[in-house]
Amino acid sequence: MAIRSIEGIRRGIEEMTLLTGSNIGMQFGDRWLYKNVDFKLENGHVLALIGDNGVGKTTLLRALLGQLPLSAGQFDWETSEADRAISYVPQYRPDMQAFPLRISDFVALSFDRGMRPWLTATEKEKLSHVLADTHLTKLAKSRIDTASGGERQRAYLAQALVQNPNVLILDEATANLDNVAKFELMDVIRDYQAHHEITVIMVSHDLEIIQRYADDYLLLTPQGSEFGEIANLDISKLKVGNQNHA
Ligand SMILES: Nc1ncnc2c1ncn2[C@@H]1O[C@H](COP(=O)(O)OP(=O)(O)OP(=O)(O)O)[C@@H](O)[C@H]1O
Repeated sequence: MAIRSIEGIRRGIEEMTLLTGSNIGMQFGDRWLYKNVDFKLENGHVLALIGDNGVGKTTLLRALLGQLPLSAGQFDWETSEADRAISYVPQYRPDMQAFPLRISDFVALSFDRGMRPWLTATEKEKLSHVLADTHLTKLAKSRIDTASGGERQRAYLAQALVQNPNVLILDEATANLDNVAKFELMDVIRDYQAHHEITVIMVSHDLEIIQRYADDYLLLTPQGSEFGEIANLDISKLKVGNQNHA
């Protein structure tokens, strides 16, 4: 069991290690991306997954989501698969295809509605809360394809949040955003965490974002991995910087 953090006490979040990764290794052909990776994902924390381009961060996320088998080691979740809800926020790309949809309709796409075209009362209430949480209420009727990068990225975040996740994965979610937009996105997530029991895994190359928002880090390198509290991160080991995208 982890020591409950000050933040955790303040939020009243249950002290628990949600996921333990032990001796994780990933190999393609005879090339090992990494070996002997050990880490813990603490409930309610933000874990920064860091390392140089191509070291295997996305691959580790894919393994964690069950999309790729591990070559070595194992993941042990504290919760059963049925109790686990993982949502994903992709990287914003200026050239990303945007649909001619209102922001509220875009966010509502992520409800599991099957063929039902309308929203239930519960879904409408959830949508309204999440639009407020992501600062999109006033923009709800405007079109996503005319939204700014920051607004669009908050709409992707809103799509993830309406699914009531207990784990949120941010895959370079602040890359390509300007400073105002990237801090607004991260502040929205931090504020959301203050009221919801949600754990975050964040892949980022942005040192300022990592140091400001993460509790723990997992640094991947081909020579080995390092896991610890963010306060103990030796930034001289990183090639990351305060850039929007590496
Ligand atoms: N299915 C696969 N078969 C073979 N090689 C793969 C496969 N999937 C990923 N790789 C290789 O694994 C390496 C790590 O890729 P990955 O996308 O995980 O890196 P990353 O750390 O997320 O990089 P970036 O920071 O640039 O996004 C790359 O060299 C990639 O080509």
